[in-house]
Amino acid sequence: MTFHETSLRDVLLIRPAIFTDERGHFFESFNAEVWRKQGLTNHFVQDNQSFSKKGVIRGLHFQSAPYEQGKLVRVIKGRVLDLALDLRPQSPTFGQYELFELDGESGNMVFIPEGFAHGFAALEDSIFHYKCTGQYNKAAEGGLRWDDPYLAIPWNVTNPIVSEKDQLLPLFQDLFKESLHQ
Ligand SMILES: Cc1cn([C@H]2C[C@H](O)[C@@H](COP(=O)(O)OP(=O)(O)O[C@H]3O[C@H](C)C(=O)[C@H](O)[C@H]3O)O2)c(=O)[nH]c1=O
Repeated sequence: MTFHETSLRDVLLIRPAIFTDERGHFFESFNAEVWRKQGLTNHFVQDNQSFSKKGVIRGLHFQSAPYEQGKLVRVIKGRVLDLALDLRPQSPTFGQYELFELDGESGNMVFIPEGFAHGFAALEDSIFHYKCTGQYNKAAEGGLRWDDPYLAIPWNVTNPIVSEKDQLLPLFQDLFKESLHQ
């Protein structure tokens, strides 16, 4: 697997080495020794999996300190538009996001460290899997609106299916007004 920097500080695009033969294909989706050799010391403590029908948008979610979660995200089957948004006021890419098209065929993954909001849109019916560096903590859950006009995220989804909970999330400028006016 190879690790690639992105437009966001500390967010990595990871491309697995895929071994294909007459039966199909195989790839390692995570290897602690490979990560250690890359200088990455993240420790994953929880794996999550969700299925989303085409048109579903989940997010933008994060857990507040001290329960932040880094996430190693990938698509097992299907295709999604995945988003990482930098919420670290001291980061040079604070307030910036990047979109990654992830699919089951390429096995491409994105590592999103603690301090980011995460969300995705299912471009097809999709099974989504992610490893987390922190445990789920409902009381620490936070989020931002998927359709925030300030962010103007080009989700490329008509008639999105969004949970009631996500429809009620705050806007970026309401949550980070102090950091934006520094
Ligand atoms: C996240 C989570 C949820 N749950 C329970 C709580 C609810 O009863 C049910 C569905 O939860 P929710 O609607 O928050 O699921 P998503 O909308 O997919 O949330 C996730 O979506 C975005 C894309 C993320 O990056 C986060 O990891 C996570 O917030 O699963 C658990 O039991 N453990 C968990 O770790």
